[in-house]
Amino acid sequence: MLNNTSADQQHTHFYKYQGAGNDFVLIDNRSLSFQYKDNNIVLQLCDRRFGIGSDGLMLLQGHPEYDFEMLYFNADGKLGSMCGNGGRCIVAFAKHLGIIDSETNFLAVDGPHYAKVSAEGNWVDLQMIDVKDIEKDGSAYVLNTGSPHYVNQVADLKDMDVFSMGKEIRNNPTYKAEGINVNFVEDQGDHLFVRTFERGVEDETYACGTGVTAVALAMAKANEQHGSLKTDITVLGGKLRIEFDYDGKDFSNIFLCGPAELVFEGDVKV
Ligand SMILES: N[C@@H](CCC[C@H](N)C(=O)O)C(=O)O
Repeated sequence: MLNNTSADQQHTHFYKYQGAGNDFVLIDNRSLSFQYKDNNIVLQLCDRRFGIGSDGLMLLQGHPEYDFEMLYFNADGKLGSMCGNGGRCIVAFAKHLGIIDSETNFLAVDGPHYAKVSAEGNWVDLQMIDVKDIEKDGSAYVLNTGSPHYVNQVADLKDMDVFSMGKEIRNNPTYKAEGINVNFVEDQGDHLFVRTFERGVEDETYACGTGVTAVALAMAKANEQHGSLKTDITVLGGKLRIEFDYDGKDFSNIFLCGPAELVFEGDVKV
């Protein structure tokens, strides 16, 4: 039972998913029985010591024109912008619930998304929004892939203090009010190694889907690679792949591909 003294507490069934170590609590809310009153309940459910523990929480809601709607909350309990790994996990969840089979069109905060899911249900290719604008902040790239990202190329990433450096950039006067996700990338030849400090979690996470997408696009621009591109990315929690088209100006047909696994399920009184 969570620390909630209200008399109308009820059992809520939840599912815990992870995508390359970016982990989420998911609730099938087609019945609208989970009422979001304030950020406190989500904050408690995501708490790693006093709750289930996760980087975020998603509600799968019904929608008249799409297979379902994704409502995403960061671990701080606030409604978030797009979450790429969350998007992949909710697609696996929709297949688990029998709402979809091998393909889907669903609605998220940044608009409609198409996705393909493997027959086993544990690998999802999620189409992300097209990206036009990439700005520079000093040597870093700044872009929005559904969520805002700062991309910084570094050396010796394995030994970097990502928490302290990410926190400092996220809270500098340029970004403090809106916040930003801070990605550090090291080119390893045949793949990129990426670590991310996430806004809304206010900590380093094991993976960030919109983050690795931003990194792949920024590196293509930096290295002037054009055409149909594929970028393999290693993160702390596993491997992801970004596929996209780049004509030297705009990025389109962007897919975030990777694992999405059910870890456990249970009931919680909220
Ligand atoms: N983990 C995410 C990003 C979630 C949103 C982010 N924390 C923000 O507030 O911008 C992903 O996989 O994309």
